[in-house]
Amino acid sequence: MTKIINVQNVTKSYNKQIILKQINMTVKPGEIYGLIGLSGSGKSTLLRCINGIEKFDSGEIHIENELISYDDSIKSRRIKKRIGMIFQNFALLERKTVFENIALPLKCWKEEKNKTENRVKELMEFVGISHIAGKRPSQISGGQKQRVAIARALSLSPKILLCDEATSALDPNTTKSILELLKEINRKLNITVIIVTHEMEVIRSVCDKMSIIENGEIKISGDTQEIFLMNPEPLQNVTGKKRIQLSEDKTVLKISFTSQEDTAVLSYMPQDLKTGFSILSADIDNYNEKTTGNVFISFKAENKALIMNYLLEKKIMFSEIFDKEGDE
Ligand SMILES: Nc1ncnc2c1ncn2[C@@H]1O[C@H](COP(=O)(O)OP(=O)(O)OP(=O)(O)O)[C@@H](O)[C@H]1O
Repeated sequence: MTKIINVQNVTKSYNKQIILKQINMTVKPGEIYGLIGLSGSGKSTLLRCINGIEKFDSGEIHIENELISYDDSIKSRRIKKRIGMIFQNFALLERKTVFENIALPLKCWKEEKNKTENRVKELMEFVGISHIAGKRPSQISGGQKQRVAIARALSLSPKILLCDEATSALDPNTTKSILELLKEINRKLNITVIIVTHEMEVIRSVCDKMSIIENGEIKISGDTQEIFLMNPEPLQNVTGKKRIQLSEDKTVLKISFTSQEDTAVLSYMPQDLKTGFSILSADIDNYNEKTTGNVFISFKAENKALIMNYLLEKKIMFSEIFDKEGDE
């Protein structure tokens, strides 16, 4: 199976307003896939369509090669069972304990009491919340609440986990720990993860592939690292980083690094060439544990050949640009 989720030409409107326009999106098994877009762009609506809880006007969605539908037939429930979902507001029941919240889906599916108990214990241990089994949601932290929600979403052993702004209500450190947990779920349990967010760093740090959605349309899809390196217009629209003009007697290069060693070349260059340059902006990051990023440098146009030859010789990726990406 090459696609675990296959969204084909999905269009959806609310009250005659088109919310999703001809959406095409495919996710391979085992991927962590990011869907990013500004508020109101249609991310949550698309997730709900994939989850089978929202009807759409036209198009098709296949989960593991099976067409999803909205009836309550056994087949449709079976497909939906393969998908777990977590939300920004955790959606836990206050009158139930942590243990009972996690057990809910198993109860709905009429799982035996013994099996339910074992499964809940196993999940609580996996997500690190065994010590709060008897507490109610109001007695635990935001990060712990999301762990409860994750355990509940995993209770029926889904193949796919949909995360709708799952870290948006959390502080940066808690966000990091929840993202680590999602990675672990992906690797250890072989669950395909879709992350919907408006937070760039979430996508950059964990997603292999991504799509950018703008006003209900997918503007670009592909490898996360490549998209961030290219910084295409749809990404600029989300990040707010726009292009600005530069003076004509200067040459500007966008130097793309794909390893830590690459970055050292820039520091030796002025000494080796006996010529200087200015750094206009630098954006070095750890994408999925790899050091990558772009540095924009500017120098006198007369040194162009010298500097370009040097970078070629050192096998550093670069491109000449005529306007620069930066904060407006
Ligand atoms: N039940 C509904 N009835 C009418 N309009 C809706 C409904 N749900 C969503 N919309 C509209 O659809 C558009 C897309 O909403 P959606 O929640 O999918 O966007 P989003 O990208 O997830 O935004 P956010 O990040 O703010 O949650 C918005 O204009 C929203 O007002």
